[in-house]
Amino acid sequence: MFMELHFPSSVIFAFFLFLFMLFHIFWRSKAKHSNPIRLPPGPWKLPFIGNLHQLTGPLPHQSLDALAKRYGPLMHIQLGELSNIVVSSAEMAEEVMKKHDIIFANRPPILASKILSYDSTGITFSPLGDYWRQMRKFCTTELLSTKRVESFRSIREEGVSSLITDIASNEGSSINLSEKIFSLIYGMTSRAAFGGKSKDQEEFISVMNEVTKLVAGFSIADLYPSIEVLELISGLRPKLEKQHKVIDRILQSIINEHKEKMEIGDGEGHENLLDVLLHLQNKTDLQYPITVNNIKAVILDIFSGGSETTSTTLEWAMSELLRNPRVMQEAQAEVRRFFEKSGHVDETGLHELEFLKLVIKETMRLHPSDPLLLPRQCSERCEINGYEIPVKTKVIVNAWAIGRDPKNWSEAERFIPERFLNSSVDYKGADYEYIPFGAGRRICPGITFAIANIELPLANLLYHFDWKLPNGMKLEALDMTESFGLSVGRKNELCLIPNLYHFPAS
Ligand code: HEM
Repeated sequence: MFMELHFPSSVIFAFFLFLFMLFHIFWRSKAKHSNPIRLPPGPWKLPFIGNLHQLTGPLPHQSLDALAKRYGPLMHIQLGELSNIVVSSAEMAEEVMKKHDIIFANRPPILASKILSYDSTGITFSPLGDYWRQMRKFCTTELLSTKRVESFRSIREEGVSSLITDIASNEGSSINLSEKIFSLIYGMTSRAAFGGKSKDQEEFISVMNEVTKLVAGFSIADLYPSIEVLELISGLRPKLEKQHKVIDRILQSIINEHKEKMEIGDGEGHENLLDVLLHLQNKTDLQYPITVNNIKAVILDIFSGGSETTSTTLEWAMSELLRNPRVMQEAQAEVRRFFEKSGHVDETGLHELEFLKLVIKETMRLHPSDPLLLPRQCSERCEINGYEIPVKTKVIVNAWAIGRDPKNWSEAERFIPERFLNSSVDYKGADYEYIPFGAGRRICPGITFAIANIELPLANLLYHFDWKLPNGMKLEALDMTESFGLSVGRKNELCLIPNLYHFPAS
């Protein structure tokens, strides 16, 4: 989770920075002489800001990759007050996420998660410890298990079917596919989380959209945690608090409604995630009792962790297919053969679509939606490759760079799904050259949920339509520029012309 920097523009702030800079130069030169440690190599650091100036470009994962090519796959950089190591090779990722996993399985504190996630009590940002273990276990066994994901099948089928009807009604004219994909994924996530549709849910989705924009970046306050006043003068704290109030009100209203239904026995059983969580709350043998706020934090994790990541992956898959007509043709041929044989365009037997799976894998190699994974923090001093990693060092794993490393991938920049054919390399955290979902204790618990939400829509988009670029645009002209945010999506939305495919008469 990297960031655009939100700098306040006031004169007071500039003055304040200057004073702090002087203090910092003095403090660092003292610290340097009194305690020399062998940090991994890295670029030269400026006083006060460290290497921030080297990351001000729009795509930090690419800037970090360029630096790592000069300084190596284990690199030290200073961002404001924070000492960071940047991991840019499969070998170093294995050191951090396997050999020393327990030491690096913490998350650094972040203002946004503290305020929005009820003092970081969701799963994503809660510190490594028994509370996180308990909540993570519920997440993997109750909320996001294969069985639970299967139970959401009708939600996916209904969502996809109305998407297809909607697109078909615009046949022949240019549609904003990005927008449609985002609303499909948000809609399906919302129904899985809360059950049927409601006004509250619509409001919740629109606020979550706002929040995503607000937290898409590092805040200056997180980079200088010792200067607490930055939270206020940067404006971030007040903005987050305002959003938090809105989210809390909506979630409370949804929870009240669910509780009322459960009391009168009108619940939908354990069909939606909120009901599952409310039932878990009643368990008597919990090491940590679950509060209503904990439930809200977990629901927020599911939205923030699962929606944009999934929709950007789907959006990139369509973009790459468009640019690679040979691959598009093969994927469409497989999907069409399959659906025509089975006679129904739903999830039955969808796992048999081997080529589609390769397409999704290859998309996530080139476009991991969290290119820098989520930040980790070192919880005790440790040594890697003869270098010392001090306690509290932040760890940035550049999954984007690793997935394009020519040492592991031939023709690394090209979209070639067949590279995964007859290969055991998978995204489940055992192959460190391919880690779009992370690895180790903190690996994404939502893999099954995500893949289900990608496969069915993608298969349907390929089955029902042939796609063209608008205004006679050539395929090579399709802009693939990335935009850094909570997830790395397309800078420009994907607009395409759908043409309905008709079943050949038998
Ligand atoms: C294509 C879709 C997705 C991608 C690429 C993705 C990627 C990731 C990554 C890279 C991490 C950090 C792993 C690490 O630190 O090693 C993560 C964590 C997480 N993801 Fe996902 N994710 C996706 C979908 C989902 C979905 C659908 C959900 C839930 C419905 C979800 C929930 C979470 C949670 C709760 C965590 C935090 C785990 C922890 O800290 O213990 N993700 N995800």
